[in-house]
Amino acid sequence: MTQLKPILSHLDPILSSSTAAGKFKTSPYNLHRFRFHPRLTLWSFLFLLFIFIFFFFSPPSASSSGKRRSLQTAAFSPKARLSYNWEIKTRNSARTRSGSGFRVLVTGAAGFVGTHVSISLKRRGDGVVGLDNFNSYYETGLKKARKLLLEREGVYIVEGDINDADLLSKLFEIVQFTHVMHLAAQAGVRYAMQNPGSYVHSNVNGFVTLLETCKDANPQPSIVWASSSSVYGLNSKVPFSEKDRTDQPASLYAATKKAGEEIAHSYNHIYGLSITGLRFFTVYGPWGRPDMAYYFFTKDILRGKEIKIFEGADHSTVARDFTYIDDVVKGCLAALDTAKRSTGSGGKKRGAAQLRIYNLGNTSPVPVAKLVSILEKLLKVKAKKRVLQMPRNGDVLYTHANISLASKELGYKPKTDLEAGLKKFVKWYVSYYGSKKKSAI
Ligand SMILES: O=C(O)[C@H]1O[C@H](OP(=O)(O)OP(=O)(O)OC[C@H]2O[C@@H](n3ccc(=O)[nH]c3=O)[C@H](O)[C@@H]2O)[C@H](O)[C@@H](O)[C@H]1O
Repeated sequence: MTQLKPILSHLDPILSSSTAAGKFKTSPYNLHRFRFHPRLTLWSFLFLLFIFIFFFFSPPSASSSGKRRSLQTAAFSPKARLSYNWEIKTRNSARTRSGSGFRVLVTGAAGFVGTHVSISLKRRGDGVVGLDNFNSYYETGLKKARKLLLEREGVYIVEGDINDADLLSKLFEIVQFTHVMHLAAQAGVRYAMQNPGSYVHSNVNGFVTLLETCKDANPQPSIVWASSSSVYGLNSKVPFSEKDRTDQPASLYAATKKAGEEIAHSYNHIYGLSITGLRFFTVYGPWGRPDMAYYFFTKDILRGKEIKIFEGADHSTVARDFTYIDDVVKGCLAALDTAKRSTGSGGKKRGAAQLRIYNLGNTSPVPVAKLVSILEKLLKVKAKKRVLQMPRNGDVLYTHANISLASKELGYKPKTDLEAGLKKFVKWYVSYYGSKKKSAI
């Protein structure tokens, strides 16, 4: 239905003129005039026929090509909700401030990390085009609010899915992207038990569809994408190093991210795509994800609702290497800046290409119980806590990043401790929900 919007808006003047014609016909005065002027009726008919033939059979002129192509793309891209002049907006959004700037396609741009990365890229002068399907995994209102934020910064988001191969190739036709920052994914560890198909759809199928487009592009872009700390799974050697084993995923989410890393390897090997995977460690901060513990704990503490705090066997601590969004964004930009060019073009490899993986963590794990006590202090509300043994839901007990590789090669240096980061989050949360009386999730 929504894809018809551009078509209907295109036809609006015609629809309104036919309404006028309707009025004209029903007027006794005009009926009278028609009856007594058959030649006028004939000429009117021929005139309308001429207009019809002119519009439907003439080649697109320079000024109308944007509109005509929009109609075509709307037809070949049934999953995309494309606005009337989306191609023009896409082109403008991809414009760089200087000749040396990147043109970056950010998938998942209305997501948490996607929003922050897009804004940072745009502010430093790069061209940024967002792509997001605005799915309802969590409140779409938050995604729309992020979209507004991005629009104010000059970043346009195309509303479509990474599984839509036609839309992707159309985007590469409109803009010669130098880089792809691939952040669109089905996130969340525990939700994988409820909706396993969505993980395969986005994290495996969607990734392959995107890589297919990238390998066919000429020039091929360099790709940076979001893997996850969850690939370390049941690995018990800490801190987690990129050299450690990642063949024991504890959740389907982790398994699909690990699959992504292997898929990246094969596209790099066969087609010469330059690919960098970033293993994010429990990223948090303003404009974050409502499905994450720090976010819904805040909501529940404020509402006086009980929160569940997981612990391991024999009351062992469950802890995370919580990483603040601004630090992760710096890591993402550094990965883009140091990415070498892909070597292939049009689906053919011309030489070996770069393939990298980095941990982006904070290197200081914090127990979940401590996270809760920080929130209590910041919110000035005592939480209703229930401590229970971690259910078998895909969660792991502990994460801790070794970041020496990222620090050496990307200059990555996280600066924000959990208390400072949560302070910024809580400030944002209260201003976002407090003033607007919205509810999370
Ligand atoms: O680094 C990653 O790769 C992943 O990070 C994030 O996963 P997690 O580290 O599991 O974060 P999150 O759900 O906030 O749970 C935090 C802690 O709270 C505990 N937890 C959770 C829920 C609850 O009710 N009680 C509880 O104690 C829970 O046991 C855990 O110890 C992303 O969601 C994921 O998409 C992925 O990016």
